[in-house]
Amino acid sequence: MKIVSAHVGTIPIRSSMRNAYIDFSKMDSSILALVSDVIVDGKPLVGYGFNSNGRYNASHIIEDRLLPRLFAAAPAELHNDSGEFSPSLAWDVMMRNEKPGGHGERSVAVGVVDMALHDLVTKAAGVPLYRWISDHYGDGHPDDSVFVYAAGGYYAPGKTLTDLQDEMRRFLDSGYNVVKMKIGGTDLTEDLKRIDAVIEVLDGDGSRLAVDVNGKFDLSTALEYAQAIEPYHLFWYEEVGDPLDYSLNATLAEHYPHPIATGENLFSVQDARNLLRYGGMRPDRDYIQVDPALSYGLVEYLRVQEALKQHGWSSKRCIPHGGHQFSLHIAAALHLGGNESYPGEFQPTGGFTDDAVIRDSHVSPGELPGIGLEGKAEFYRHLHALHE
Ligand SMILES: O=C([O-])CC(=O)C(=O)O
Ligand SMILES: [Mg+2]
Repeated sequence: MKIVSAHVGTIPIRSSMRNAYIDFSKMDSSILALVSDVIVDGKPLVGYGFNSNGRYNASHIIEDRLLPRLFAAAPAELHNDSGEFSPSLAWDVMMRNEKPGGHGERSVAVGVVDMALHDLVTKAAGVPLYRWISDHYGDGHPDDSVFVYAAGGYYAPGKTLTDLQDEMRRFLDSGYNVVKMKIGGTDLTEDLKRIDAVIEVLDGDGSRLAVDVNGKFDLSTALEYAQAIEPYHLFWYEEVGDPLDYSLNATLAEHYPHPIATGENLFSVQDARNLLRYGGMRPDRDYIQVDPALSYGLVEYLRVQEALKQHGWSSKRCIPHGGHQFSLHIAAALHLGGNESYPGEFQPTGGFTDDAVIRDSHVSPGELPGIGLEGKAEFYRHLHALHE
C-alpha cells in the first residue's frame, strides 16, 4: 500500500464553557486525510485522523516534519516482513531526527497521523479497528462494549445549580450511570454546593460522581478539598495538581483514601512511567487517563500499557481522556476500564458514531471498517471535504 496524497486541515471545536484552568473559546483540532492507492468499489481507501480536545491543532508539525518524512521513506521502511503497511514502522520514520523529551505538541501531531494510518490499514483489512488491535496486540477476544461515563458539569456564564442538575439528569436519561463535573473554578464553599446539587440528582450516591480540577490546585488546596470531599466517596478526584507535579500527587494519595485519576496531560510513555514511579498512584484503586490521540497515538499507547504491566497495573485501571471514537476501539480491544464521553461537546470531532446507543453506561465501537468516522455524518462531511 502506498499513500498517494495527504490533506491537512484545522477545524474549530470551540465552546463557551470553561474548566478551572481554560475556556474553550479558541479550541481547535487538526484533521487529516491520507489517500491511498488501494481502490475499493472504484474509490481509493482514505484514512482519517484528528486530535483530541484540550490541545490545539498541530497542523504545522504534521505538514512540516512528519508527512515529508513519510513521503521520503522507501516502501521497505514502511512495510513489515509480511508485506503489510505497518503504522509502527511509520511511527519510527516520523520520529527520525527528533530528540527525546519535551513532548509537547509533537505528540499531538504524531497522534493525528498514527490515527489516520491505523484507520487506513484497518479499512484495507476490512475490519473495525478494535478487532484489528485485538488480533495484533491483544488476546483476540475484544470486549463487546465499553464502560463510558458522561463528562460535563463545566462552568459557563449564567449557569445555575438548576442548570447543572438538569444537565446531569439529561446524562442519566441518555443512559449514563456515572457523571463528571468540574471543580476548582470557584471557591470550596461554592464547589461543595455544586457537588451537593449533583449528588442529589444521583439519588445521594457520590460514588457515581467524578470531579475534575484540571490541574489547578497547589498542595494545600488539594488537601483542603480532599478533606472536604472525602465523606462523599466520589468515583474519582481528577488531575488535582499540575500534571507533572508527581510529588504533589504522591502526597495527596497518602491523605486521600478514595480513587484519584490523572494522566490526560502526560503525552509519552516516559511521562506515564514517571507517574507510576513517583506519583504515588495506587494500582488497586486509581485511574490512568492518558489519551492516545494526544500522546503519539496507538503505537505509543501500547508502550504505556507495557509500562503499566511492568509496574503491576491492570489495563482495567485505564480510562482514557477525550471521549472519542479512536479510544473507544482501543478500550474494547485492550480491555481497558472504560472511556470518557462528552455528550454533545467538542463537536464535530468528539463522541461516537451517530447510531451509538448508551445502555447501562456502556457503548460499542460499532462494526464499520476502520475507526468508523464515516458513521459520524457531520464530522465525515469535514473529513471528506479535505480530499474531494
Ligand atoms: O476540560 C477539559 O480540558 C477536559 C478534561 O479535563 C477531561 O475531559 O477530563
Ligand atoms: Mg480532565
